[in-house]
Amino acid sequence: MSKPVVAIVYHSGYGHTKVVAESVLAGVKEVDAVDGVLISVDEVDEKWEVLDGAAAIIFGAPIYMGSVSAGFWAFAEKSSKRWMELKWKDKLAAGFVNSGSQNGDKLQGLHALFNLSQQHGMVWVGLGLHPGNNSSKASIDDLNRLGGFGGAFVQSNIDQGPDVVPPDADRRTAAYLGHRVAEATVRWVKGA
Ligand SMILES: Cc1cc2nc3c(=O)[nH]c(=O)nc-3n(C[C@H](O)[C@H](O)[C@H](O)COP(=O)(O)O)c2cc1C
Repeated sequence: MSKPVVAIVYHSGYGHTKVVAESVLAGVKEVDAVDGVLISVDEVDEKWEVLDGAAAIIFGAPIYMGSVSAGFWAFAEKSSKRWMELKWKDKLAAGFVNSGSQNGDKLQGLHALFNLSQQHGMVWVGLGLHPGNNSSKASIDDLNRLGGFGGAFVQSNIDQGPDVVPPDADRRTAAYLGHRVAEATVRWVKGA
């Protein structure tokens, strides 16, 4: 029997969010019982069937002008064809966002991803971690250093390329989200 698929669909104008998506995929791949698939919104027209067949979809976007990028939102609007038939109902969903600023209105972007999932009738999986970097003994190298709850928050300095940023702590946080969604998928599919 084929394994349940965890798909990661993302937009990245300049490569930083692509690196994050790859980290999420690495976390998904730590769980043998699922298959992970990475889909850029640029290739989604050839990949709708993969998304329709997936047990979970993780949405990822950079923050442009205070919310998710137009590139990601074009995909969200195209997904309305799926909404017509509630084709994605009861799939698991999760999200990650990446911005230049430490805050960068990431929560605004994550809420957009959450709302998209709820329009589709999906079941949202949060990050499941305490915040890091929030005490005198903590460090910017902590997992979840930006203290997200609903998904993975990532920050990439705007003057550095994706070979350097986002930092390792954020890549590990993204991988944690991928691993968590993969484990949740195994439980979700088994319970069906
Ligand atoms: C058009 C544009 C708008 C942006 N707006 C914001 C913003 O509102 N807040 C923020 O923190 N960063 C903003 N940024 C920075 C990006 O979020 C950051 O550079 C991110 O790493 C880009 O990801 P990407 O390389 O995957 O496109 C903006 C970047 C661009 C290109």
